Amino acid sequence: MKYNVKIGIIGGSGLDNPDLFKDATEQKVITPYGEPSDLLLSGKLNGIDCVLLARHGRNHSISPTNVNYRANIWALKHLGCTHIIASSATGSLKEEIKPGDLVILDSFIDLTKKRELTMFNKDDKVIHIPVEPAFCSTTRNIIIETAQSLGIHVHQTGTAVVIEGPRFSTKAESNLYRSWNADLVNMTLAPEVVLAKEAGLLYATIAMATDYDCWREATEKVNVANVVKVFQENVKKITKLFIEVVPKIAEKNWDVEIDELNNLIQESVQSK
Ligand SMILES: CSC[C@H]1O[C@H](OP(=O)(O)O)[C@H](O)[C@@H]1O
Ligand SMILES: Nc1ncnc2[nH]cnc12
Repeated sequence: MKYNVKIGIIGGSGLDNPDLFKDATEQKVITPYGEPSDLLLSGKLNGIDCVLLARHGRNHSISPTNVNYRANIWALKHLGCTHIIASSATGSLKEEIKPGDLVILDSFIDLTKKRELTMFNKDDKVIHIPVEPAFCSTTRNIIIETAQSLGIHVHQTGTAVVIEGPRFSTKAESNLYRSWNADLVNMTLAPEVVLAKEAGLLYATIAMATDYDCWREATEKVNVANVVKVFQENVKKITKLFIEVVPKIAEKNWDVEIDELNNLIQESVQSK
């Protein structure tokens, strides 16, 4: 049985312009926060309504700091999305998370410095949203089960440190994140995951480790070329996972999860 879901797909580095839909329609969406990163592409993926948005624009012209995360999330909500599944290229902070591996993130540490952190500072509402669990556990479980059924190895949990960028980290920084027992480092997860929650969207990220950042002596240090190369070598795997996860999500009735999220948002508003 198919329920009324629409899935927003935010394509990160390496998945900026994937040819996922057969008959796609492009739409420009203007939001109260300005313009999203690009036109939004609506179409069916494996029979399910989806909307695709390139996080950095389809030509990868927007830096992590300048991504209009609020406009992106607002636009996906406006087009009727119930879920977002995002991709992210990330640096591995652990030996056992190898370049090319996929990680279904379950937490993050936000070290960003220059970003709009809430959807709610446009009017007179103040909202303090509890973010834990940061990602939708049910969506994450479906992604994990789907990966297992396809024989795709995924790490079932992972904490990502989110840095401001656009520069990569120093060895001292990388080792500091390792000492925190973090698994991955990227530049875009925050505030995207939090804004999705504020917008009432069920959000999960499939992260791909593309490099060992710069802490591992025996390995080439991270640079754009090796990130792109490793992502392209593994792009079929992550694309396959997206294609197969989408109908699995549509098999479930999400009324309970959506109601819970909407209640959480209502309860989190301080000023009325
Ligand atoms: C191209 S290397 C750095 C860049 O890659 C990741 O992007 P995304 O999360 O959108 O896949 C990382 O966060 C940086 O923005
Ligand atoms: N090492 C790294 N640091 C930050 N963002 C990344 N994206 C891919 N690899 C990364």
